[in-house]
Amino acid sequence: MSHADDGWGAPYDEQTYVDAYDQLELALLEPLDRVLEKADIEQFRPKFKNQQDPKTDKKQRYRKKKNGDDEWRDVLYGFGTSDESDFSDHEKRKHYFQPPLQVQRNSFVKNTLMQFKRNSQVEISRLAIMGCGEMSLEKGLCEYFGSFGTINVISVDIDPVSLSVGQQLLQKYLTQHGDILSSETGLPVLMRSYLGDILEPDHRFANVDAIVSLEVVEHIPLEDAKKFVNNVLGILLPRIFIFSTPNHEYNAVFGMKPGEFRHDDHKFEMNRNEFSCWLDELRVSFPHYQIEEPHYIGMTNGYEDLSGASQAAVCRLQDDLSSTLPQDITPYVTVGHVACRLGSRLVAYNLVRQALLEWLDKTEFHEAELKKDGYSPYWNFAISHILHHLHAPISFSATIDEKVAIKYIQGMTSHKVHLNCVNGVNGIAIPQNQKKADLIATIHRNELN
Ligand SMILES: C[S@@+](CC[C@H](N)C(=O)[O-])C[C@H]1O[C@@H](n2cnc3c(N)ncnc32)[C@H](O)[C@@H]1O
Ligand SMILES: [Mg+2]
Repeated sequence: MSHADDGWGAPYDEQTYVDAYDQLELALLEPLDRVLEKADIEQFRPKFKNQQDPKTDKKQRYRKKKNGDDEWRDVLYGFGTSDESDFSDHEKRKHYFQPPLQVQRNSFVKNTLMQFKRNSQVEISRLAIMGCGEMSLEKGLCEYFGSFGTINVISVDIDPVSLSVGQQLLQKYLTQHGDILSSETGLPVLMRSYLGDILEPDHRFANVDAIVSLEVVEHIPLEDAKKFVNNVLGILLPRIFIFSTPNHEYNAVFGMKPGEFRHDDHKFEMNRNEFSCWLDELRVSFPHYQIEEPHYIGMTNGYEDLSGASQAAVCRLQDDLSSTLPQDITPYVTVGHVACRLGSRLVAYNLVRQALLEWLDKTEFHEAELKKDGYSPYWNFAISHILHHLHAPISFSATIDEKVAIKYIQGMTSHKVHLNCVNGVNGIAIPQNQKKADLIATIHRNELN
């Protein structure tokens, strides 16, 4: 495997890619511990106070359709979703935040991980998301997995309904963005989800490169929230841990009374000083972590003195410590897995190119086989004969569509070869006057890097 020096995604060779693809297919065949009851993603789930059913809130619905915010976000971030579940109540008042707060939090994580990868020069190959909810962060990070060097994403939540919704939204996102993702550089990523209580450490979440937990701790009683963070920093030992929680002081911006929590489900909310003191405590208890000053996310004009709507901690492991959590401690159950197929397009293109060159080398063009039903004589070959020369496991080659392969061939031969489908058989036409050596030279000249 070759590595790019700047850390912006490694240009993987075909073999590395197809091997990874093969392993991924095997992993996807593993049975799940439990299959979740499929939640209705159309159904509104009022988890928190102040949430109004958008089906009955015409003004809100209008804003949702018309708000340029959504489109702007989709273009800029490729978040491509206007799923209700991406916004909890205060964030629905999204005119406060541009882009929406959840998008800003996801971006904060993306930037922090990108910087961490660049500075440490080590790939974030395993990423864990704890209290993943409806998997907004997973969707938001997909297109950067190649830059991070990620190959495994594991997510856990205690709520089966959120997980089921998250799985469906993630699958929808991966399908809708399949084209873009397949053009990104990177290895395919296995994304697994688990049902479990994050208060219990699970060996599969130990020694990962990064753990992220956004807006989760405040949903657990403070004592337990501290236990969770202590477990991460003392037992799971990720190389980087990022967690966030609301800045209670910021509730004033939403017109809330002092002491009133942002969500009904919150067990506590911290003001800036309290959060900062918690980080001080953590620095004392876990000296092997370097813990930055709090980061604030989500600013609103006119409220700069309140810093930001969310406060986040970034903790980096300083020593070369490894978790000693025994392998058989696996309380979480697997409930889903899905693949983010990064990089498949370039690999497919290169495999088709190799197959075409090999086929050209082995194939004789006989005068007797010339077709003479057009303007000028030509040879017709079924694409399947060429794809027979693909050097890739069936799991990968099966994903290469014949018509797409012909498009690639037209491109790499500077359109000296034409599409020719006869009686439903996808094929190519090579004009008689087209010299084989010239064709091979053109393919070499057009090599994509
Ligand atoms: C406000 S949501 C945040 C979801 C997600 N992190 C995000 O940023 O969109 C909080 C999530 O934490 C989950 N949660 C709360 N307590 C948990 C626990 N003990 N173990 C696992 N997940 C928990 C909830 O089910 C919920 O999905
Ligand atoms: Mg919350």
